[in-house]
Amino acid sequence: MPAVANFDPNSKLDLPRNVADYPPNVWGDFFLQYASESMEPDQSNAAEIDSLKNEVRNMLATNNEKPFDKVKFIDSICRLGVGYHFEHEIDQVLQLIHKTYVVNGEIILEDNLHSLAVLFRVLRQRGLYVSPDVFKKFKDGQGIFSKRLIADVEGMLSLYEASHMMIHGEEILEEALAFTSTHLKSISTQLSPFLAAQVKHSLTQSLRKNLSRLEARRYISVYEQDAFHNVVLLRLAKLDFNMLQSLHQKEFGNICKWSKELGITKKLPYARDRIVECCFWSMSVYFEPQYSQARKMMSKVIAHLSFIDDTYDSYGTIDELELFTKAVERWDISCLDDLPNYMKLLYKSLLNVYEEIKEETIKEGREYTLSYFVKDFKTIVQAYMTEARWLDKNHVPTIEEYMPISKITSGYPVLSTTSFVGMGSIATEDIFNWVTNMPKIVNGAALVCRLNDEIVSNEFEQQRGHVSSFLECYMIQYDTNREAAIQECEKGIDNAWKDINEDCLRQTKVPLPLLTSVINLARFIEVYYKDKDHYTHSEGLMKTHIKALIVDPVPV
Ligand SMILES: CC(C)=CCC/C(C)=C/COP(=O)(O)OP(=O)(O)O
Repeated sequence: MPAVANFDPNSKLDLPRNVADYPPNVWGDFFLQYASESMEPDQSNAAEIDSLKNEVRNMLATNNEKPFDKVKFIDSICRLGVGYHFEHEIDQVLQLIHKTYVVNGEIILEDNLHSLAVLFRVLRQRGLYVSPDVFKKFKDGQGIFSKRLIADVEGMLSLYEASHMMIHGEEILEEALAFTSTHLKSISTQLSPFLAAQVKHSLTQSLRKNLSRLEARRYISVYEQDAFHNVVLLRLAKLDFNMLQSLHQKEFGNICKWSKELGITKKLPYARDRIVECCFWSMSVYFEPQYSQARKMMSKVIAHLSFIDDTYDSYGTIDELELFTKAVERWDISCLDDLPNYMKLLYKSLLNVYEEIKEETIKEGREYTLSYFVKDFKTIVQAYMTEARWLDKNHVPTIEEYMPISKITSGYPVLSTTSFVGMGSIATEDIFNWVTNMPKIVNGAALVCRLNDEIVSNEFEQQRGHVSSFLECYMIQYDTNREAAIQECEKGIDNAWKDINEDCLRQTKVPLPLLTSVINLARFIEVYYKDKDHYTHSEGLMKTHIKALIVDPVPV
């Protein structure tokens, strides 16, 4: 975009700038209509929601159901997006089922493949270990999954979803995934349109890797078509979805208003203007009402990371970037004088966001979170600088040099930490120590982000000058082709998910909601960096999803 290349009055006209031709923002001022001082969600159905919640709670508490029915009911509650109302009750039921029917990891109940696979997945999703050996009985004399299973579409689909909970060394789940994927794909043309649509959806987006709001929006209509659906639960899911949507609309509106008043996207025209998508990113990390404030902070942090990423990747010259890096290392408003005009704006706005976060954490008596946030922020900016120096020197790093830096610049270590800042007292100082030392789950999320991003954005980025990607480094280092490098990326992503799953099962000290935030960061990538980079190219899938979750209510 040469038109903006020299907009900065401080810059010398002959400076070569590496500007990307990013598509424009697709929302304009649309969300401003929702901006509101009051953050009360729509209360028109509040009384009915409360009464429905009580009914569901009572259903969860009754003991006259078979364990499998209970687990399936819990699975429906969670897939419909209302599990967050019953965390305590769900935990109690699942702990009891695990204690009673799982001995030394082995499920001692008997049932069909569908029931066992749902039980396996639901328990593992809660961090409760169950051995995959329960699926051995579905193999034939030759030790492979029996061909008879192919006719059992429901069972195959459940086994497919269960297999995504795999950790390292679980051969049987690898086989289950390969078997179910192959056969579900091949029989899908023979199924009813309704079932074929379920199969197609699962094959593209497994439950483990899907965002829970998207699943809720979709599953509400699937569940409705199930002749045996629970009417109370379905009504609760619909009303609750719309009630939450009204809160999310206000949040999006307020952040868009903040962004417009700040005017930064107008003043940094080289950067992607994606404020709505930033709100959506943070809403994907946590959607519950109690995290409204956390979402606000997180959206602003993501927006700044996006501006900074574009500054390092695209507009900034190497000398300017060195100045900005030093300023971030010092984290002090007095550094403003050292920066060119356009960077002053960015730096000042970053420190303002920090001040806002500081005010909130002081209110909560959780100032200890701040130093961890700042440390991680400095680390990512230093890593952006390393990449900028590599590009400046035309240095192609080895994979061993590239990976530690590019995991940091994925943004996921600092965003994991940022997500915890707003999560209240469950995120103790011990937990901040843990999360900022690259535990397996954060390392896994960073790899999922980095490697998926490499596969989808490589060509677009290489059209302009961009630091060498994993694909190039790998091809050069191992003297191989693009396909082999992509395969290596895909292997890395599969392993990263095993690490994520493993860390969730082994955790004793980190509460599930915190782990879920990190998993949700990885899930966002699985949805929006799948076939292409939908954050940068936000007019297709991303826009459709934002519309479905934030704009259009569920018909009731
Ligand atoms: C997760 C974060 C930090 C979100 C902010 C937006 C952002 C930088 C997205 C990645 O862009 P990219 O595809 O250009 O990434 P990179 O430059 O690292 O390849």
